[in-house]
Amino acid sequence: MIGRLNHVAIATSDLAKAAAVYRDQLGAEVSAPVDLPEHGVTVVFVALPNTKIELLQPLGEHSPIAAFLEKNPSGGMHHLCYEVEDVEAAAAYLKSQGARVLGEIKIGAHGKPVLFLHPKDFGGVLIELEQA
Ligand SMILES: CC[C@@H](C(=O)O)C(=O)SCCNC(=O)CCNC(=O)[C@H](O)C(C)(C)COP(=O)(O)OP(=O)(O)OC[C@H]1O[C@@H](n2cnc3c(N)ncnc32)[C@H](O)[C@@H]1OP(=O)(O)O
Ligand SMILES: [Co+2]
Repeated sequence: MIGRLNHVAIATSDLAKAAAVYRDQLGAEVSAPVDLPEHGVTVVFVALPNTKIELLQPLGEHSPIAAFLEKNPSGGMHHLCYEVEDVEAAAAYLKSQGARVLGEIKIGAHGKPVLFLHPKDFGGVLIELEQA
């Protein structure tokens, strides 16, 4: 069901510093920050030849990454995003298999439907599925 690795997301409490590391030390192409209030994050994209890195900083009082950063104050890898042909069909199938789909399907950072799967059902890794 899953296809390409769309992005690897890294949570940070200092987005400017994380973006500078990727731009100035690692020599990557780094976007300007974008606020996504419906996701509770501000995001910077790092373009790599074969995938993207998504740098995430909490936005607002109820950010879904706030608790993660409390437990990991230095930041760290937050989720992997795989592409699927049909997010709704993927959600229905995974629910039928007993996996926990978190919340509702939303429009993600790339303007396409996304959903999240509970890390405890996937080897301790939070998974995002994005419609290809
Ligand atoms: C930029 C837009 C969009 C895109 O298009 O790319 C995004 O990527 S938005 C990214 C942010 N949005 C989300 O993460 C939405 C889905 N996430 C959630 O619903 C929650 O973060 C969560 C996964 C349910 C975790 O909730 P939280 O409040 O942090 O903690 P819990 O206590 O409920 O956690 C339970 C359990 O899971 C462990 N955990 C939490 N986050 C992660 C993680 N990222 N990776 C691995 N494990 C994680 C947490 O430590 C708890 O474990 P125990 O301590 O063992 O109980
Ligand atoms: Co993401």
